[in-house]
Amino acid sequence: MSEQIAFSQVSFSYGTKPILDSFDFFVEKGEFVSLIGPSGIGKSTLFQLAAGLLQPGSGDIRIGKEAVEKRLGKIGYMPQRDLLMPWRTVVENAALPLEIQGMAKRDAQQKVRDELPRYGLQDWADAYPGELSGGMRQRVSFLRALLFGSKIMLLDEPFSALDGITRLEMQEWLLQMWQETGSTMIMITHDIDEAILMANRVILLSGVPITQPFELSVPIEYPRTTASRNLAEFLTVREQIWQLLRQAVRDQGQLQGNGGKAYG
Ligand SMILES: Nc1ncnc2c1ncn2[C@@H]1O[C@H](COP(=O)(O)OP(=O)(O)OP(=O)(O)O)[C@@H](O)[C@H]1O
Repeated sequence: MSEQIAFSQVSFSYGTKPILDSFDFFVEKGEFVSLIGPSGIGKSTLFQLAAGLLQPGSGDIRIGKEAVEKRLGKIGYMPQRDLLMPWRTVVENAALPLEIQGMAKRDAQQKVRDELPRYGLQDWADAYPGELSGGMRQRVSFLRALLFGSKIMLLDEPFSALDGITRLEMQEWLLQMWQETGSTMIMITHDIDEAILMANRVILLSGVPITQPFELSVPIEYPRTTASRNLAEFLTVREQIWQLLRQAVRDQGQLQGNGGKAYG
C-alpha cells in the first residue's frame, strides 16, 4: 500500500484560535479510516484542509507523492447535508460534475443512468430530490461526489440525519461501495459503532490544539455486516475507544473550561 493523503507537521489556526499543531496524519490507498473526537475539536476543519477549502498555516498536505495546493476537485467531499439542487432531477444532479468536466450533457446523463442500478436508484432517475427518502438522497450525493473523479472520498457525518434502520442499511451499502470502487474513504462520525464497523483504523482526535492523534486498528475481516458488532473483537475496540474518548472530552473540557461536556 502507499500513502494517498498525508498531512505532515500541519498547523492551522482560525485567527488566534489554534486547531492543529504540528499534526501528522496519513491514509493509505484503499483504506477506510474513521475520525472520531469531541464536538468542536476540529474534525470538519481537518476535512476542509484536506479538500483544499482551507490552507495550512505551516506544514504540507500531500496527495500521492505531491504536495498539492489546489486540492479542490481532486477529492470527493460529501458533506452532512446532501446539497442536492432541488430543481434538478436525480440524473441532472449526479451528472453535474461530468458536465463541469466538459462532457456533453447527453453523454453525462447516460453515464449516470448506467450507474443508477448500483445505487438502487434506477426507478428514480427523473425524480426530484424532494421526492426521495433521506437514504436515497445520500446515495445520489455519494454518486455525485464519486463522479468528480476522485479516488479519495471525505464523508462528513454522512448518515447523521437518517433514521436508525436507514442508517444501518446505508452503512452496509457504503461498505459494499467501498469494496467495489476501491476508493479511499475517510469518514467523520460521532457514532462509535459506526466508526468501528466501517473502518480499518479509527483515529481519535483530541487536544486543543490537536497534536498527535490516537489510532486503533480494527482487527475484523471484511466483508462486514451490522452483525459484526456482536464480535468479541468489536466489543474490545469499542471499550478502548470509550476510554480514550472519555479522557479526550475531560481534557478538552479542562482546556476550554466547560466541564468536559463536549461530546455529541
Ligand atoms: N470559520 C471559522 N472561524 C473561526 N472559528 C471557527 C471557524 N470554523 C470553525 N471554527 C471553530 O473551530 C473549532 C473547530 O470547528 P470544527 O467545525 O472543525 O469542529 P468539529 O470537530 O467538526 O465539530 P462538530 O463535531 O461539532 O461538527 C470550533 O471551536 C469552531 O467553533
